[in-house]
Amino acid sequence: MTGLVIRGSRNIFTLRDDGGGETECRIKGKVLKGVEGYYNPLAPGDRVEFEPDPEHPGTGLILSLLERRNAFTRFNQKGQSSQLLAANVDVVFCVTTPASPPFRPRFLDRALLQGDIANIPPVVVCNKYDLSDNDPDVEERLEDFIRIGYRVLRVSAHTGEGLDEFRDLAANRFSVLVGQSGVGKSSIINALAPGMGLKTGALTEKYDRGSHTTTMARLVEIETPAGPARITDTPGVRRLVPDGIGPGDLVFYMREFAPLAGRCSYGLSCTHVTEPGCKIMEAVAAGVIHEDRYESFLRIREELFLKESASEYGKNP
Ligand SMILES: Nc1nc2c(ncn2[C@@H]2O[C@H](COP(=O)(O)OP(=O)(O)OP(=O)(O)O)[C@@H](O)[C@H]2O)c(=O)[nH]1
Ligand SMILES: [Zn+2]
Repeated sequence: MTGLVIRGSRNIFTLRDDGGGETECRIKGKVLKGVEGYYNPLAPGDRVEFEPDPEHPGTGLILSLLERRNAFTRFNQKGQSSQLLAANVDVVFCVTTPASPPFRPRFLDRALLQGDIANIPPVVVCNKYDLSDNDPDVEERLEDFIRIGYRVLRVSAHTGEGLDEFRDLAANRFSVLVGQSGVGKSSIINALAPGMGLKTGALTEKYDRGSHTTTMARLVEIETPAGPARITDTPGVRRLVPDGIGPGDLVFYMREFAPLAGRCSYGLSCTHVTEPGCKIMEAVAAGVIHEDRYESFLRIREELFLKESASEYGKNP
């Protein structure tokens, strides 16, 4: 039998089969081939093969992972490994707010980057837009995200503004919502669901903040006029440490930086901080790269350097 992972911790997963039934499963033999090294072996969106567990009637055993097209991950610092948030994703909704909690463009920089690293189109969702008051600082950054090639949705789970556009993007796709705690990820799903024959009860029960909360993403299916939207809601993350690239790769994954990579006088060895003839610094001065994005770039690169040296230290203690 095959099933779709709709939620899971590090070792117990809920699968939905083609008939719509749900089965709680463990991994047969404890280790799943092909996913070694991840903090958690499976995430919502994964498809697996499973069989009934003869020892625990009503539950199942996962035998293998069907090919995973892509994965939205983050670097789990505690586990020093890649943590899967969702698999087989078509679009990443990077959720932020103009206020309450405060606008966090640096979080967006990181979430957008991770989408681009995983080759999953990321979209900015500015929720609670009813609270925006056309804040010029927020508008300036939202417009800059548009300028460098991202789609930006201004929505409100409370007033319904922008939700049609969101629904259209989510229909017939697998998507994932990422954002800091309290930006309204669950509220967006709840706002889309009423009257559509959807179970949303599970969404109002808040995630357990205890031990395994970080892996408790869950996939919900919402009927829309255009077709079903399969959306994975993830628990709020405080920080996103980019996963899957080293410090030297960063310049290739930030959209407006990438065309300048290698074009500085010092080529790829340029640190873009002090060197004459640095195309990145010239672009910042010319307003082609926003100062805040440059600041994000420097911080993320520093973090990636630290991560790299930590992992080298780990290999040769
Ligand atoms: N004014 C306003 N408040 C909103 C909106 N969307 C959500 N909220 C409120 O923001 C608070 C947090 O919303 P949640 O949906 O729980 O946020 P979340 O991102 O799922 O939070 P975590 O589950 O902790 O990651 C709730 O009190 C919501 O009522 C909105 O569009 N406008
Ligand atoms: Zn440079």
